[in-house]
Amino acid sequence: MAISLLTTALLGGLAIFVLGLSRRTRIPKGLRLPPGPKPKPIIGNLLDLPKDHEWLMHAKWAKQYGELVYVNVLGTHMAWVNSREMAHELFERRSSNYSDRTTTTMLDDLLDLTGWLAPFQPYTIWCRRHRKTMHSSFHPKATEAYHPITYGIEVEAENDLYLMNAHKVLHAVDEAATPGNFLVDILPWMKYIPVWMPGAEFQRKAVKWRQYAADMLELPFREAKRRMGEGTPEACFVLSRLSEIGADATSCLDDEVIIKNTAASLFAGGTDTTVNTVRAFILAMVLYPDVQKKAQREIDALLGFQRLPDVGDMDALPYVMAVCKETLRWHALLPVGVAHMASEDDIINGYFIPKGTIMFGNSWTLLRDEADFGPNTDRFNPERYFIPGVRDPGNTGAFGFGRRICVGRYMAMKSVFLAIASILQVFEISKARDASDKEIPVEAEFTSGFFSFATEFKCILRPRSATAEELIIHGI
Ligand code: HEM
Repeated sequence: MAISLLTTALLGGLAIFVLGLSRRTRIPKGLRLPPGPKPKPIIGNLLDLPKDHEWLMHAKWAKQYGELVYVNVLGTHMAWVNSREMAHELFERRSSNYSDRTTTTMLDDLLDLTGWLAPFQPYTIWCRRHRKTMHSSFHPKATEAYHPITYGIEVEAENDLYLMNAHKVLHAVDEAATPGNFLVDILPWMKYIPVWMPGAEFQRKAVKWRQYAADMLELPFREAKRRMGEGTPEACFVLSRLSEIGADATSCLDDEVIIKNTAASLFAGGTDTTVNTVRAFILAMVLYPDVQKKAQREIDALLGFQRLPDVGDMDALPYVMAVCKETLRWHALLPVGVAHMASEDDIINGYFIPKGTIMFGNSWTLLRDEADFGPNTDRFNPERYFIPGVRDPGNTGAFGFGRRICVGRYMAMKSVFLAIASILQVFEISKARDASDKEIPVEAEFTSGFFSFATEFKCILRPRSATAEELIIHGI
């Protein structure tokens, strides 16, 4: 009975939805939509969307159709921006029109994330106030003076409650933000289906995930404030921002809410991104042992095993910096970034971009462009950064684009450098061996979805010497 109710509801909704689709987008005379795979009636390009390894299909489309590719999925306009020049034109020069975000029923109505989680906020004054607050602690000068930490709470070596919870939220976001994962995003009325209804698994997931998100937003902030109240806070983002509004007679009531939201956004934005960048680096070192040796020679010459590297060593370790850049470039952690959205109709090179088009900056493809990064961009090759004119991946899509570019990028580069340089200094990374002492082969494989990180692989991290071992024990 209950299932048939759900089925009837689904079919009814689908019929209304299909009727809605039959209203076609009005394209102004003399213009056309950008090129792309041929759509089918009603469903459009639904079946053309890749199910996995999306970046390969997006790169193929870029080759076939050019710098702007358009698809229509069940009435939703989507476009992929495939060249640096086009990305600059749309996301930078026309940023007033391309800084908004699209949302899904899952992210917005069911998980309640888009009001506070910065990467998903629509581009309103509320969002700009959040970006301003984050920028004040994460711009290059601020990260020079101190290394901003969010809550000033020491992370537990194992099973850290806050980190584990943030990880769960990011996992939920990964699933919820991947287009096509939930039918409720296509048929929004399904959000009214009750949680207990058989078949309403998405509702049960949403209840669980909303709780994780609420815990991530509230718990560490409450703890940081408690420490402030007790007079034992560590210098951190929350402390400095709260002290600032405390001393400012013109501060508004919702300033504290913005600090809470931005702290959680920074925490969410900074955890899995940095960890998975380091994971890709370890994979690269297993596959490219010569790069590892060369980087270690550079660190040995500067530091030996005297002390662990710090950010002051970045300029003196150009090859290690090149390894960091190459890690960002080799496989973009967010292959099409976080989608932007066109706020109004627009025209570019005779193509019509309808209001509401979801705009993907195709970072993965941009970061493989041989015109910008030299030959053999499939290879992990830090030497390319010593060729004059080769670009910095950080300014070419690895951290996104325009007014929504990653707020934590300067801090991220420092954290990635510290992790990579320290690991290289003290560990030898190599392939693992099986019972008969044969090397276990490793492939460069990456997960599909919103975040794309190295899939599980086996390797060995061995201290490079007894002194290295000492440094590891006393360095952490
Ligand atoms: C290697 C590590 C990182 C990578 C690859 C990365 C990448 C990105 C990308 C691609 C975006 C979307 C930009 C766009 O919409 O065009 C983004 C947004 C964002 N990142 Fe990062 N990120 C990293 C580290 C961090 C860190 C360490 C923080 C915080 C300390 C952070 C905080 C944020 C925030 C708050 C946003 C949302 C900005 C907005 O929507 O206005 N990220 N990041």
